[in-house]
Amino acid sequence: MNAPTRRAYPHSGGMGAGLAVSGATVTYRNGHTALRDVSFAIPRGTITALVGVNGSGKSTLFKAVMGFVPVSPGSISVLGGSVTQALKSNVVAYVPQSEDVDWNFPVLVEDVVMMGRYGHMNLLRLPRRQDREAVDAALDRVGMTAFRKRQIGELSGGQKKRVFLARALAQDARIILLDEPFTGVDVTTEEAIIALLRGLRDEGRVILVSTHNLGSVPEFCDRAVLLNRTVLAAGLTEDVFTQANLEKAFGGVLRHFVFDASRHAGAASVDVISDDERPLVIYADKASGEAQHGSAQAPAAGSERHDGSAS
Ligand SMILES: Nc1ncnc2c1ncn2[C@@H]1O[C@H](COP(=O)(O)OP(=O)(O)OP(=O)(O)O)[C@@H](O)[C@H]1O
Repeated sequence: MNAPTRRAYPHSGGMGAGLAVSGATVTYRNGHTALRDVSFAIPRGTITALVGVNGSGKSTLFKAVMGFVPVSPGSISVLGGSVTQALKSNVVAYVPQSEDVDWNFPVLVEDVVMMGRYGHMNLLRLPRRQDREAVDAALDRVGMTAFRKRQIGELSGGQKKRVFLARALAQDARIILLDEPFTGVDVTTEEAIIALLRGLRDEGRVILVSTHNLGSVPEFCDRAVLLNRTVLAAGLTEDVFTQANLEKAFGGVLRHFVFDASRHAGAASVDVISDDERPLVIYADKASGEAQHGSAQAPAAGSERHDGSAS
């Protein structure tokens, strides 16, 4: 695959400088403060989950990172530089929620992906050879080459997500924000997207994913940020994804079941915590007593006797 050429980002900071949000407050024009005093930092080469109830401010945070809404007071640093510099250098890409896209808009798959190149083109937006190569490479990487001449609205939900991911790849973004990438996609597509994200992470990019699929988070996210207008917890997934933190983030919305796993080799008890269709499973290791995370595919879920305790 030919890597697309890009301008060097002038404010690359140290190797670890990814995304740093410091005391960020966002107030909309109608006076509603959607985020207050939000602080967290994520290094390059990581996948981070952004988790919180509906209305907790996840999309607002994405908008702030993209420079679409102002932060005041507080600041956001992207690869060691400002949001404005990041905007100019095209280093941030956004993969939208499906509901936010007008699928009736008549545009071909390859045109959507070419939009990722706009920031690299001059005002006339005439694609050059490197732009076409970047689009080809991006479509190839997400396995959508065969669909390039299709109208975007004709694709399945999972295919549409892959096209928008290809747009981010064509842009060669260093920071990729994904809004609910797994909603309405089947498990096979979800796994394909996760494999792709892992590859992008290993290239040193910063991946920030908002998701309600709690069970998937420990599977593929190195870090997590729990949000409810402000940061409730942030850090390594295993430190953040504790029952206490998740209950703080979701309150009564979260369904929590405790299974008696005494017949399950190696596990002392199994907690299933669910916000969505893909529950999080926490099972304690019998020998060490340490909590282990898994998804709904973990062996214990559903196969053990439910002791009836739910919180
Ligand atoms: N343009 C806007 N003007 C005023 N308030 C807004 C605007 N956009 C969002 N809000 C409000 O800000 C809060 C946070 O919304 P946001 O969309 O960031 O939440 P979210 O966590 O992404 O939610 P969801 O999980 O439902 O996508 C909500 O109370 C919402 O009503």
